Order: sequence, then C-alpha cells, then structure tokens
Amino acid sequence: MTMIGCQDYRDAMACLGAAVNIVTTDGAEGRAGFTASAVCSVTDDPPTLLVCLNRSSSAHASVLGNGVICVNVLSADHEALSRLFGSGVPADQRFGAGVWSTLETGAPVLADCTAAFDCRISEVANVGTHDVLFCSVVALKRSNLADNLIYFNRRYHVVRASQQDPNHCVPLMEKRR
Ligand SMILES: NC(=O)c1ccc[n+]([C@@H]2O[C@H](COP(=O)([O-])OP(=O)(O)OC[C@H]3O[C@@H](n4cnc5c(N)ncnc54)[C@H](O)[C@@H]3O)[C@@H](O)[C@H]2O)c1
Ligand SMILES: Cc1cc2c(cc1C)N(C[C@H](O)[C@H](O)[C@H](O)COP(=O)(O)O)c1[nH]c(=O)[nH]c(=O)c1N2
Repeated sequence: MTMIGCQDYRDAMACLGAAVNIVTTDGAEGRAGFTASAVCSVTDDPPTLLVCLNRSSSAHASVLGNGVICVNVLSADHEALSRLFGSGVPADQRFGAGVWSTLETGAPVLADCTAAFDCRISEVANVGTHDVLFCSVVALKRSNLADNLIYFNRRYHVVRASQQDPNHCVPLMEKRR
C-alpha cells in the first residue's frame, strides 16, 4: 500500500478551492471562534452541515462544551477578519474586529456575513487530528451579497455573482483581485 505523506496531501488539498467561514460559539464554556474552510452541507432534511475542527484548536473546548456553533460565511470584505480568526491572537481581539449579534443558540453571528447557519451540534466523530462536528441548523440568516471569499492555492480570492444573473457565478480567475 502506498503511504501518502502529510505534505503531499496538503499540497494536493491546496488545489481544492473552498469557501471561507468564521465558526463561532458562546455559552457556559466561553466565547470562541476560528476560521474554517472544512465546512460542507450534509443533508437538507433535516438541515445538517459538518465542520472539521482540529482538537488542538484554542476553540475546541468551548465549541464542544457549549454544543452550539454559528457558521458565518465570509464575503469579499472579510479577508482581514479571516486572517485574525486563523491566527493565534486571543478571542477578545478576534471578536473586537467585527460586529456581532445572535440568532437562536447564542453563538455570535457576524453582522455583514454572506450567510449564517446557527446550529446545535448533534454528533461528533473523531478522525485523526480532527473532530467532525455534525450540526443541526436551527436558524438562518442570508444576505443579498453576491460574492464569496475563497481560499485556493494558499491565497485568498473573491468570486462574484454576475450583475445580470445573481444566481450565476462567473469563473474565479476572471474576477480575481
Ligand atoms: N482543515 C483544516 O484544519 C485546515 C484547513 C485549511 C487551513 N488550515 C490551517 O491553515 C494553515 C495554512 O493553510 P494553507 O492552506 O495556507 O497551507 P497548508 O499547506 O498548511 O495546507 C494546504 C491545505 O491542506 C489542508 N490542511 C492543512 N492543514 C490541515 C490539517 N491540519 N488537517 C486537515 N487538512 C489540512 C487544507 O485543505 C489546506 O488548505 C494550515 O497549516 C492549517 O493550520 C487548516
Ligand atoms: C483559510 C483557513 C482555513 C482554515 C484554518 C485557517 C485558515 C487560515 N484553520 C485553522 C484555524 O483557523 C486556526 O488554527 C486557529 O484559528 C488558530 O489557532 P488557535 O485558535 O490559536 O488554536 C482551520 N482549523 C480547523 O480546525 N478547521 C478548518 O477547517 C480550518 N480551516
């Protein structure tokens, strides 16, 4: 059997463009948040998404202890905020750079995010270094913003919906800034 090294795996995963999100939590175990690209939809019935969280993350204890998260989908203006939530700075400094509200669970909702998925964690699977969080979506917020922040090839990019048809996204490279 061929053994794939971590670096080869990461180099290949860097070819997989992904939306960038800030995943937040709040509750008895404290407020925390981290930048996450490992987020995807699982099923629409019941509405369920998954988030992969490194167990070494500073947010891990709060996320698992509170049992709630909000997935805040980032837009073109959020690159600096994404860098902050992906760095080692304290939680107060991270949250101080944004404006937050709440929906149903009390997890922080970013004021000007593209979409927010407020969730209760329903199942957790341990896989290697990460916990895979299966999350029931209990409330939603959706803006009319027509762009997304994307992480691809170890850099940030922006994808914008076309002016003519807001449901049609033009290719990433044509709109790269
Ligand atoms: N799923 C994750 O946990 C994840 C995803 C992206 C970035 N990151 C973090 O951001 C740093 C910078 O990432 P980069 O893309 O600029 O360069 P990188 O070479 O470290 O990572 C390349 C790609 O590999 C994957 N990856 C990286 N670390 C991972 C991990 N611990 N577990 C699972 N997949 C992982 C991601 O898809 C990432 O975009 C990483 O070192 C990591 O700490 C973590
Ligand atoms: C673009 C991008 C994407 C991700 C990350 C980073 C960046 C820059 N990070 C890492 C995570 O944000 C980072 O480890 C923490 O926020 C900083 O570490 P501490 O909070 O100090 O532990 C990350 N971590 C994680 O557990 N799951 C993920 O999906 C991602 N995705």
